[in-house]
Amino acid sequence: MHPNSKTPGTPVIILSGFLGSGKTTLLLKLLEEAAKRGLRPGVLMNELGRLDIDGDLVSRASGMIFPLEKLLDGCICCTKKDEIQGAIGSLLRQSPDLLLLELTGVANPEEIVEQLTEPELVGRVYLHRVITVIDAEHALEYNSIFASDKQLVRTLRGQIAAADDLIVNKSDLVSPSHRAKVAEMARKHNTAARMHYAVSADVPLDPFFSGVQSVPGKTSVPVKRSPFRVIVSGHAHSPGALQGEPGESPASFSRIRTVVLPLPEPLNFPAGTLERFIKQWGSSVLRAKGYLRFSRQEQTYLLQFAGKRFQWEPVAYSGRHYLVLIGYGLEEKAISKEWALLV
Ligand SMILES: Nc1nc2c(ncn2[C@@H]2O[C@H](COP(=O)(O)OP(=O)(O)OP(=O)(O)O)[C@@H](O)[C@H]2O)c(=O)[nH]1
Repeated sequence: MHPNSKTPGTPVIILSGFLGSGKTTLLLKLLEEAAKRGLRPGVLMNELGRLDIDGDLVSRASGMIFPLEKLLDGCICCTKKDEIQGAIGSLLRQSPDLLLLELTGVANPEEIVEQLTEPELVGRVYLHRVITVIDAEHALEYNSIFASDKQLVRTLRGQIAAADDLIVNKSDLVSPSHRAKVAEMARKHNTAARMHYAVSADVPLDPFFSGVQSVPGKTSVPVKRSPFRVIVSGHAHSPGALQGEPGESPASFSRIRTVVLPLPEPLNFPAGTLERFIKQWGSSVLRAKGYLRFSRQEQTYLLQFAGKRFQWEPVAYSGRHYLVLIGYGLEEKAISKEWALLV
């Protein structure tokens, strides 16, 4: 995985890991560290669904200028090649010192690595690092929940196997013995990666920047947020592609689905009702994110539901309000119907 130091091109760091494991949390830390080092990264984010929550988060939280491309509604490995190459090409035209690619939670990094070696990109970029973030609280449970879904199991394993660095994140939520079991599971699939234990993806960042240098002749310390470009992929996984048999061509999605729920503004029920609504679908909902406002409140909240935990954060956000559920075998129709009754 490591480049030869003489390899030309822009270094690429891939951030991988299952839904809600802490990839965006790590991305924000890498952006801060890059700024401290006077480096200007280009960022490509890929999200499931047509809504761009993590992108908003990153632009807002980092408050920096950097080239940012977002590919929505799909998984980067399955998004049309020309879109990926177009997005990376557009980032490269802005002469970044490095590229940070955050994959969706259900992407297999190997597939994007293949894209980097396509004729359009080979020689212009090189793979510097694959970092996989593991949710220490749920990784073992996911392995058993998804045991019958070979593609998803392959994806989870692929994420671990492809990593140069494995971050066992959310260590605050598990006992040391549980954490050790997670590390043991990860080691079975990857004996070579550096293993880090972390809370909020807080790991020493020095090694990730080793050998990454500023492109000469460019002054670029980021200060304020930049305009960015969002690409919504026209590609969707067909049901057939989701049910492929082992050995079939790449399909990292498996039965993972997204449901976008329309939000009246503001919501006329309390946060607890919304939490109960999400919980009623049990373990089929793996992740939920949204920007919401409740009646009689001016404040907009960012809702994050990951690993069965809710986190509400008041945010200064004036964009569209929305809620996305991401899950495994989601009953999309039933959810939409119940939601319509509630709102
Ligand atoms: N308790 C705890 N929460 C964490 C930790 N790291 C991240 N989180 C929270 O977990 C949630 C998901 O974190 P993200 O960084 O958005 O995860 P992600 O992998 O980018 O999520 P997706 O893009 O949906 O796949 C957020 O609410 C984070 O604040 C951690 O170490 N401990």
